[in-house]
Amino acid sequence: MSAGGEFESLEEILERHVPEAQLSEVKRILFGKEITKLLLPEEAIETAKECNFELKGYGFEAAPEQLRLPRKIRVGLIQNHIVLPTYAPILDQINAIHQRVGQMVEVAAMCDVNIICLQETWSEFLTTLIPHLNVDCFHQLAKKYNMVIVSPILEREKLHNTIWNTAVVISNSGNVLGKTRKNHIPRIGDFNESTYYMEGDTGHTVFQTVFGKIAVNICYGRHHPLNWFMYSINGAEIIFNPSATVGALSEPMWPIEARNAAIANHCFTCAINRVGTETFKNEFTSGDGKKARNDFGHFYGSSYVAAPDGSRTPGLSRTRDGLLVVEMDLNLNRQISDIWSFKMTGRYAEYAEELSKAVQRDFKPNIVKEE
Ligand SMILES: NC(=O)NCCC(=O)O
Repeated sequence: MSAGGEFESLEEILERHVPEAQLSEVKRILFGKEITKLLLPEEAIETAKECNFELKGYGFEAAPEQLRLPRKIRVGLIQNHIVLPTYAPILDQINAIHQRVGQMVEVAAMCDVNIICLQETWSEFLTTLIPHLNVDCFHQLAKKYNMVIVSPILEREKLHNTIWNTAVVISNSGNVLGKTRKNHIPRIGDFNESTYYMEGDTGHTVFQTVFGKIAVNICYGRHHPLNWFMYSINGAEIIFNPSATVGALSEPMWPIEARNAAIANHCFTCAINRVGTETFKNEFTSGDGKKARNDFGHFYGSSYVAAPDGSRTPGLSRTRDGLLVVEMDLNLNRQISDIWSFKMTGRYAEYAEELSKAVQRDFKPNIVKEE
């Protein structure tokens, strides 16, 4: 248990309590085919220890093919606490969080990560105050380390002061490849985001990087299977899901949603969650009948990667900052598609026709009843 009374991870509990003889079968059924541990460089392991964050590495294998070369790449997922309290001066908060996440990106570079994704609005104040600061310092890192950086931020549009929850994709050249805006805005629990973010207008953009085609399905979008599906229809090979969500609300769904999306869409998915319990000076309620409180609940981390064959990595800690490094061969997507053929067998024209009727006001559900 951590000082805050939170336990470390489900996997750790299983490892500790399930008898050795049954553990591998329990893990196979719960987590899918066993995956390999990555040997990470000593320098990275030491630096992570010094900087007090968890560093884990895993690899998904694909079968060798006769007509295609392997397409092995490494992704990095970063989960982190806020560094200073929510009521510290904003510029101090910005500098502190930049320094922290910068350290973690450096370690990712030591581990040869090709594409890294940070958590949802990891740097939420930046563009409000200092336009493009966030992008500017990370584009230098992207270029220096030949790394694509997915950087989810709060974006303020200049003309009308519209605020969006956005992920900027910085190419390995250091240039901004584009951005995607959160397209489903939550109205649940304390996440009253519709009072400050606008629904995104960037559609289901997929970014062609030198390492593969990627998309970003921001947080609450993971509850919508069609959202994942549309990124996949546009060709995404890896879909990142940078999130910020708390235990009481969503933890039982967390291991299922991104993993199911990887299976259903023959792609890799990367679920990243914030970590820590954040407190505010003023008490608040969400009109939910609960007593006014100062904290938002526990952001439970547990970031993980899922593969199209339904296997998944263990999660990062529920309580600690962490970097998850995952090697994957993108050939696995087509290999699994060739076995299960979900894309080929989906009746999309039929769904599209029925759906176009279902969104009409005069829609009558197709139900047969006994007279
Ligand atoms: N950040 C965010 O969209 N949170 C909503 C809650 C959830 O989707 O689990």
